[in-house]
Amino acid sequence: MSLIKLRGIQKFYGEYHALRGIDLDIAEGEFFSLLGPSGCGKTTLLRVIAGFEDVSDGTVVLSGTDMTKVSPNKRPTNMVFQSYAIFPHLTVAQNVAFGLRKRADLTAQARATLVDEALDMVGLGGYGNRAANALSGGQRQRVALARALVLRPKVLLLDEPLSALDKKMREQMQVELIRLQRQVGITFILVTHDQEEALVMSDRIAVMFEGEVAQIAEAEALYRRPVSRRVAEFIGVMNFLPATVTDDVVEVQGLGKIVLDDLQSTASTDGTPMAGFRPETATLLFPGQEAEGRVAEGKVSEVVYYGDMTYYDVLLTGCEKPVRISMRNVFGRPVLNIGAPARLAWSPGAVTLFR
Ligand SMILES: Nc1ncnc2c1ncn2[C@@H]1O[C@H](COP(=O)(O)OP(=O)(O)OP(=O)(O)O)[C@@H](O)[C@H]1O
Repeated sequence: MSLIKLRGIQKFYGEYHALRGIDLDIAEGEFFSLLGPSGCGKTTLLRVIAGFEDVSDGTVVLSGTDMTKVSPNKRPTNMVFQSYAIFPHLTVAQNVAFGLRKRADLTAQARATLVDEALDMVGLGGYGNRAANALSGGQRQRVALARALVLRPKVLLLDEPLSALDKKMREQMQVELIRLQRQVGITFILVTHDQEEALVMSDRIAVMFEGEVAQIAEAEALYRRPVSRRVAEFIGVMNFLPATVTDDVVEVQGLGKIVLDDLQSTASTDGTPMAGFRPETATLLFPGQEAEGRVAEGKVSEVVYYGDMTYYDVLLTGCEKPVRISMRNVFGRPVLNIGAPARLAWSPGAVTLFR
């Protein structure tokens, strides 16, 4: 049984149609992400699940009970916000205990135990007596998490919880959040506009555009088999080359003819047919290197060095726009420079036809 079942969710803000018929099932214990560009309705959908936002139409079923009209504090959900709204004048423990304010039934001892347990969960055991304003950004975010977890909600709703942290700290917290989620077994729903964050953390991801869900899939399926050009472009990098389909043959600009059946998959998009491939599915051949399979020729037009890997933009013969190839950097291997002739080894199986 789904823990969360959304059916036909519509949300209007006046004339503005923010959510346009969302159906979603989220299982117990799942780490689920809502991913999409700014303004696509992710936060609105999260607030609908939490009950902070009324729906214009549709139903919200939590644990088998229709909760569409139930107020937030009577739902089995708890929310962690983007701005980690902790109280700077209170201690860490007092901040976490704030999450228990509605539990008048608890003794002081029980309260203290729950707070300690929540702090242990987020790696802040022993920090209870510290002043909240003496913490780093990452530590504050953990306090906010502990405060949400102390009530042991069935569902934890996270609205861009890591967006205020620097890159290193964000990556560290991502790993910690995954571990924490596995440990406590609570269903997590994460809102993010960061595709890498969604890929790293989630069991499943819903990609949203303009109030609609475009695709729901596990990270790898989303990356390998995007249902549309828009999803493909939003998740990582994909090269697109104009294509012409005649019977069972596809003529791809720069790559040549491919038998339709050899393409990895086909996916829908509006407008003209395009062949797409990811930067890591093709290999730039170094001078003298033999290739297995098919080779396309062109010229290096840009080189972007990232330490462990390099992006090469290659203008294939007969093309107007370059394609991007990523190469893992191996110590001692020469680097191709801008303007150098380029040979590209590629495989039809890695090409997706969008039409
Ligand atoms: N209270 C409101 N009144 C009117 N319009 C709103 C309200 N809340 C949100 N919207 C509009 O609904 C759309 C979706 O907003 P929402 O916050 O859900 O987007 P989002 O995908 O979470 O974006 P972001 O990543 O920027 O937070 C936006 O165009 C926003 O301007």
